[in-house]
Amino acid sequence: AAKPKLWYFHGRGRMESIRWLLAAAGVEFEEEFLETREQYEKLQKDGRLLFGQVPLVEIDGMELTQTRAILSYLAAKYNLHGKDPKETVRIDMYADGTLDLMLMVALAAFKPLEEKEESLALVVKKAKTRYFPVFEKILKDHGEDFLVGNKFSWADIQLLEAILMVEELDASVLCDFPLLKEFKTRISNIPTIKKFLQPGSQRKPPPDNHYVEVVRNVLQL
Ligand SMILES: CCCCC[C@H]1O[C@@H](O)C[C@@H]1SC[C@H](NC(=O)CC[C@H](N)C(=O)O)C(=O)NCC(=O)O
Repeated sequence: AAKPKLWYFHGRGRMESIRWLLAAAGVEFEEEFLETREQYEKLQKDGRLLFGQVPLVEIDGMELTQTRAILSYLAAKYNLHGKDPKETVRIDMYADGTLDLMLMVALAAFKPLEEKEESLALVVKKAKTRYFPVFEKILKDHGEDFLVGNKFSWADIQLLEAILMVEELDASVLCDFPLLKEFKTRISNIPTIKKFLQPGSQRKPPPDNHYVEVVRNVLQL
């Protein structure tokens, strides 16, 4: 079967969680990087962007947009969603929480410098006071290796991605969360994830000024 093809900028943004899920599932994928306004306008003209937006993922003969919809489809397809609706809704809740946190980081890149620093400090504060305490408690109460049903799921992948992203902002952020520290080590050592964390993988670096300029230019923000 043809490999999934991802259409997005050469950066994290909203596509990074999709890259993580595919990589964790051991699925090879291709990428088309948007560098020019013309590329974006062609995708629009060709009717490939449902609401005129990227991420776009070509998979199974479909052209998928809307990040959450794509992630849900991939989680179900690669057996990384729950075994029943009650497990699936927990996975969705946990994943949505990490997506909210990570989107704050993605959007901060587009703010003026002083606002950006303030936004990123708020991300660390929210991680420490709102998000990480919740996941620490889940791991404590659940008493298992994974967040849901003691089976590796999409929620575990999202949480690891979010932990690493916040640690890039504050390396000591897990100092009060011993179970999250163990979780990070455990999930990082899953072979497919371990490979994705090695240099040379399709994992993207934190947003830099070049990325922001390209996105602004392509989207005419
Ligand atoms: C000021 C913030 C700019 C953010 C720009 C992009 O970088 C990412 O971090 C977020 C976005 S991604 C690019 C943006 N896509 C979305 O907003 C998708 C939203 C959708 N709900 C999803 O989840 O996929 C885009 O195509 N916009 C064109 C435009 O709506 O006309």
